[in-house]
Amino acid sequence: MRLDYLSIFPGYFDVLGISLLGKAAVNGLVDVYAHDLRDWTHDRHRTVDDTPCGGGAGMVMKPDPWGEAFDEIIGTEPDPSVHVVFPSPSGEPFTQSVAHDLSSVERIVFCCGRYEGIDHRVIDYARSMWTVHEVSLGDYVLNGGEVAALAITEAVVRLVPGFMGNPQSLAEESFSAGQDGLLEYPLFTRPVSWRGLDVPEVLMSGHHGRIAKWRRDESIRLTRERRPDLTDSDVSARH
Ligand SMILES: CN1CCCC[C@@H]1Cn1ccc2ccc(-c3n[nH]c(N)c3C#N)cc21
Repeated sequence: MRLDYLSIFPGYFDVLGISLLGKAAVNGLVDVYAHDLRDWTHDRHRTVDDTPCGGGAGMVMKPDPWGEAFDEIIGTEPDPSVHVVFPSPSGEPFTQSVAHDLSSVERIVFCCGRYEGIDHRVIDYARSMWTVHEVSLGDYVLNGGEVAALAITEAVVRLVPGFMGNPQSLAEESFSAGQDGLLEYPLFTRPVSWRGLDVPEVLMSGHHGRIAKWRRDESIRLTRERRPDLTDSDVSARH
């Protein structure tokens, strides 16, 4: 998998050389390339923004640098196998399902906007050439797309076959398929007693059936308390 990042702050992506992602890069599972959008400007100030047409506050990212960067980094021929991700507060929700879909893609280009956002023609042009995903991390406002691109990267790459040491751990996570859209149950490890707080006895019983039931019940309880939006009528009936 090749990952490209276009940003006026490419240093954000230095972190991708650390921890598991660094290991994936070493193992050849993932190739990471960060690009400074200003490298495709031609004025002394390396300008990437301008005032919004129609007025309004703030500045908008000019289309020209993006187009020239696309030409050099991706190419000038349409190729639907290239997936271009635009993090945006007005994007579709980024979910585990989207992460799963992207984990089987060979090439992803992240376009990280700043200011008020990117001239919309950049997104329209990208849609005419590649497979585009305009996605939002959640209902809060960030200052740009870089942090979202990092979060999306981690969510996607950890699903790439061969990346995680124990793929079984993926199967048991919240939001993964087969968990019925339930939140993960509470986790415990040794010591059994810590500052007057004990591990639930059932988890020390060695009775796998009871442990499985306790965990399911806890997942249902937590999901109903914290994320009623995740429990549809069928799921509630089944629980
Ligand atoms: C603050 N400033 C004026 C208001 C509109 C946003 C803008 C900043 N900004 C520019 C590019 C850009 C991309 C993503 C996001 C973003 N915010 N929240 C999310 N869940 C995001 C995603 N994914 C914010 C961005």
